[in-house]
Amino acid sequence: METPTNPKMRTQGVSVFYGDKMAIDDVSIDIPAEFVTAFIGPSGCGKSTFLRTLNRMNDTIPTARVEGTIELEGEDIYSSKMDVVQLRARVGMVFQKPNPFPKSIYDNIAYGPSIHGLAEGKGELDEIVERSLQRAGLWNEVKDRLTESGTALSGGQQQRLCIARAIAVDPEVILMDEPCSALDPIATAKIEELIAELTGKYAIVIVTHSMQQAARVSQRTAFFHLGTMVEYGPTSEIFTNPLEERTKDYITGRYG
Ligand SMILES: Nc1ncnc2c1ncn2[C@@H]1O[C@H](COP(=O)(O)OP(=O)(O)OP(=O)(O)O)[C@@H](O)[C@H]1O
Repeated sequence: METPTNPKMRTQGVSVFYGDKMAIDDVSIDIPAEFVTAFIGPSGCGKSTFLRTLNRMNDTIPTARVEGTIELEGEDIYSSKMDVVQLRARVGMVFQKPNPFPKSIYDNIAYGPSIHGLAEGKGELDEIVERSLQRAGLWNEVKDRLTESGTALSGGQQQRLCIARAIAVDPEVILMDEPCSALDPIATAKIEELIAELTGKYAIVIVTHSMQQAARVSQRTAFFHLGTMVEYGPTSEIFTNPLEERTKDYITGRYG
């Protein structure tokens, strides 16, 4: 397997437990800066659990415990010196169900840059809001209704708003946990186009149930099964020429 030219994140020997139950067993992976990495595998194999370790979202689950090391640009993200609020700005997250704040479209985007002190004044904040919405492919649809509630948008628009919100704080990595699972095919296609446009600008990691989606949007794929990462490599190779029998069985639809 070709090694990534520029690993943005690196995990070594990562295991995750919920109480006594092991959900992820000894996963080591380099997340390249320049690509989209897809995590695939049958339901319950631990994809979301592992994704959440990458910005310490598991910290919010009282029974969850993470072992091993996870680095962002060489910095240990589980170190006591790491500011978790900063970390989650650097490693943003988009969830399965769009979750805009019950605030205006403008405020949904402006909130993060404001609390992180990224804008000097209203003018600069306006620019960040416009740029983020442009990047998320939503500006033309919302530019005349920025004061309306984010929750009044369609599901697909809400999800693009959530992506714009992540972009607004200038992240290095964007984690997406099944971002299209609540969307219809047209909204899904728009999100996939957006992921293609964002490729290379941010390291993107996407958990998806859809192998077609993984094949369409990613350049690297990791296949998970029963808490282990069975295989990781260029997406084209995982789908056409997997090394492991278990990967072959999954991609040919024998289980999952
Ligand atoms: N908050 C939690 N508390 C206890 N166990 C959990 C918790 N979240 C997940 N698990 C367990 O950890 C294992 C992995 O779950 P996880 O949701 O990470 O898998 P997944 O591959 O993302 O599944 P799916 O594709 O169905 O979302 C499962 O056995 C699940 O029941």
